[in-house]
Amino acid sequence: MTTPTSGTAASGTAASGTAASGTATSDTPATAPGERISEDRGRIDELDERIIALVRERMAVSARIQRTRIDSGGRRVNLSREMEILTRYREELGRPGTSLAMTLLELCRGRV
Ligand SMILES: O=C(O)C(=O)C[C@]1(C(=O)O)C=C[C@@H](O)C=C1
Repeated sequence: MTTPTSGTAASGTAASGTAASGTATSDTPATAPGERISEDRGRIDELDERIIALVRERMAVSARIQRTRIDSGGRRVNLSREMEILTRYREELGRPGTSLAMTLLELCRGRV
């Protein structure tokens, strides 16, 4: 995974082009902060699109599990499985990971 280099511009509007950045040489001109932010925002938009597609895919798989369980006489919700998921997200991402997992479960639960 790539790590974006830190810049001084706080928004995409600060493209004054006065400061050289990155590894500019006489052959490779510096990328203006505004341009760099704009490119990175494009990358974030692509990532968000993929994340949303993955969430939709997760919702469909989750609905299939819930439908199978309900049709065989079980309950819609499986709390022990939800605890496993919450623990995994918290271990991977810290406390906000728990919130993310809860939001995902909210999106996935109760759609059948
Ligand atoms: O794994 C299951 O048993 C599911 O039903 C899927 C899922 C989930 O979306 O992860 C949804 C509802 C359950 O309460 C637990 C987990």
